[in-house]
Amino acid sequence: MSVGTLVLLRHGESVWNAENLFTGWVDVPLSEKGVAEAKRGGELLKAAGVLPEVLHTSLLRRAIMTANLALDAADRHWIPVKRDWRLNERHYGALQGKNKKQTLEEFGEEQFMLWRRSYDTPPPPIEPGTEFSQDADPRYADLGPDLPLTECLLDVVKRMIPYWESSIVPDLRAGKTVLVTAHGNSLRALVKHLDGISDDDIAGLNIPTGIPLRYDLDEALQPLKVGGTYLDPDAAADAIKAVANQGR
Ligand SMILES: O=C(O)[C@@H](CO)OP(=O)(O)O
Repeated sequence: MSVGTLVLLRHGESVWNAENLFTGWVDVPLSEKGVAEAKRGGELLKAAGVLPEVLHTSLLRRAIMTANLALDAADRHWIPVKRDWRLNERHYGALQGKNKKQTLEEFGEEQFMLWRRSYDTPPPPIEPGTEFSQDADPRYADLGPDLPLTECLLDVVKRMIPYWESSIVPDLRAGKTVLVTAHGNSLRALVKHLDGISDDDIAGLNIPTGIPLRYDLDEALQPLKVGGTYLDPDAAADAIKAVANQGR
């Protein structure tokens, strides 16, 4: 049985991306630039003839809005949608709301990169009841003890892969073109899994905002091309460098 096409789309630039703030689970909107990126992402899908038949998104508005705008631009606004917290951005713990440049200056390059890109070192946990915590957020009311107070990328892999297996894989196995609209670090976790990237090498992988990344998968759900294909490779290369240099 053939499997379908997977398209990964990181949300367009958010207002906190623009201000260089650690975001995580804080539910900030798209910036004007992010809105334009999302629409262009949809135009790229349409031009390439990659037409999603089902959408999976996180519970955060920057991913939801990106999907709406992109699908509208591709005339696919009507497809079925599944949303799940397991596609949310990595919870950034006590760093949520903090400026990346100031954090780099305060804690130094090594600690900054450990928090930002190491595989298994989470930032300090967020204190429940504080401005940028999610403990009172009704959308996570059913999570109970699963509600994270901080996460490293390994934690994201552990909570995201069960959703991949239970919800996304069946859509692919049904031969569908599947759009997953999510976040820098939740998509890094998925790409790590798909491409078999090592725990060390994943530190060097960054995902740009708003540019669809297409994966064609074989029957074992292995990518036919490692790393997939960005629908605008030149723009992706520039944007990847910019994400890597955040904080500087
Ligand atoms: O702030 C965040 O939540 C993420 C994504 O924007 O940042 P980083 O790329 O530094 O992990």
